[in-house]
Amino acid sequence: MKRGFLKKSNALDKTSTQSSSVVPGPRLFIDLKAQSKEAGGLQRGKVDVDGYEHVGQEQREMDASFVEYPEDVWVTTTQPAQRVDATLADVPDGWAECFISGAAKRAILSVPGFPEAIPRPDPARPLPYTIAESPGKGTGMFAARDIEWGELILAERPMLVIPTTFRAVGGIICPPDFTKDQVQQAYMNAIESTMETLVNRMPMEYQEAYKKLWNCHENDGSGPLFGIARTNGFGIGDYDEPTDPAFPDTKNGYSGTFKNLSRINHSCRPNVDRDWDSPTFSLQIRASKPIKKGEEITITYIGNLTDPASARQRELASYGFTCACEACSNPEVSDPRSKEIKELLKPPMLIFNPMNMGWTNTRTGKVAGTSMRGLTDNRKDFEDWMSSMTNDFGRNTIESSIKGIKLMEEEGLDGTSEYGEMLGRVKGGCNTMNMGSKGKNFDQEIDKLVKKHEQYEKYFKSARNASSRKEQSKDGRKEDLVMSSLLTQMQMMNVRV
Ligand SMILES: C[S@@+](CC[C@H](N)C(=O)[O-])C[C@H]1O[C@@H](n2cnc3c(N)ncnc32)[C@H](O)[C@@H]1O
Repeated sequence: MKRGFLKKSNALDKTSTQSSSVVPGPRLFIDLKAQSKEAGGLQRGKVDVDGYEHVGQEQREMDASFVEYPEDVWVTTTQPAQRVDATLADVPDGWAECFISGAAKRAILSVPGFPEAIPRPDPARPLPYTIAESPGKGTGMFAARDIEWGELILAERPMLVIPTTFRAVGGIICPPDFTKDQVQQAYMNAIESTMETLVNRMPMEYQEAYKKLWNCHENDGSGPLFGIARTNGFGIGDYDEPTDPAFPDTKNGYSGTFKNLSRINHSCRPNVDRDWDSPTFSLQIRASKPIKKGEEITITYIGNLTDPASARQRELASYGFTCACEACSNPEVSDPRSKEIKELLKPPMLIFNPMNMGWTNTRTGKVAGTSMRGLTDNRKDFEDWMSSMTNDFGRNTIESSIKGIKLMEEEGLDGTSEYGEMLGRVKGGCNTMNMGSKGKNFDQEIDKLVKKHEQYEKYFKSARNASSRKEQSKDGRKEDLVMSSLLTQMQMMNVRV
């Protein structure tokens, strides 16, 4: 298979430079979420844009290993880099055509071990998933056999990686009388031309698979290739760009489109969780609930699953379907329970309250332990007081987390990362109580949850990306942090310790 611009043993990258300072015209930025909603959602249709010019595009070919790019350079690159004659038969892990900043390419290539081989499900067992028709939803992914909690179902490299806030290459010069819709449409056309470059670089098998993916953006001005990326992209970690000061609320990350993973349909009560693994350059999904053979494998497309059904439906509108999951079908039962879970998910914190000289638990509003009023300078007095306070706070954290865990299980939210967080709080509560008086024995129910949390961490926090690295280093210091924050608060209050 020919991949035009490649030479020697390494791929050459096609580098596109753009600079808004030399290219006049509006900013190369389009807020896609707003575009879907503002311009009449998915039904806007294509807008006539006769008379705009797409200028300032300058392309250079670079070596695949080159990373010393100046700022403002966008790179069209194959990652991991492949030989000119590579085929998917030779490289079954596959590769991605990426449109990324020079900084993101540097970040990808600087990951230790990159590119590692992607992990595969246990070869001794049948493949855990199959792709088949899902009534009313198009195609979907299904369990081909029973799948255990935590089991790796699939790790897959994307076929395509593009920025979530897409920039067109070069500048767009629009006639002064262009409406906002026309300016947006001109951007969309320029983006589609970048998409064509990317898709044409893919091996034929990927090109065909890509073009067969679902497109729910056929009528909002997106070109066909960009519409597919908008429908099927999953956020991938580690390579986020700095926030543009002009758009402080917009996260500039990257999104990947996948041959198989992009077939997974949404549920507000999902049974898989996903994580990006940087050394293998793959997205991994694991069963976050036990899944029975034949059951549909579902993932969440949105963030706040404890929001009311109506809010979730609004978030999902840009995907062009109405969710009919159990929670969306029974909002009268699900919404109040979700609201209670949302409250319980707020992190418990102790804040000093000078009115009663006590530490107030921010979530319960209760004073934790006895108040400091009447404490003498006696060290023993202080230690007793400290022990009673940490015990109370720890116990309260454990009790409210167990309540949250039970509610999440009843509500079907036990397949989410928030469930893992709640399990972690039980462990955190035990640690806090142990700070008060060492070597406490906890009852079996608590021990079981602490063990479940350990399993959870092993299954769902094993991916190696920036956020899990941050979590891991934070975890080791969690106890110290609670203690030092208490001590700092006390010192600030002039308490002698
Ligand atoms: C990423 S694709 C998922 C795979 C897709 N069903 C297919 O046929 O390739 C997203 C699209 O799938 C459909 N979809 C996903 N979840 C759905 C659900 N819960 N109910 C109905 N349609 C759904 C919508 O059309 C959505 O735009």
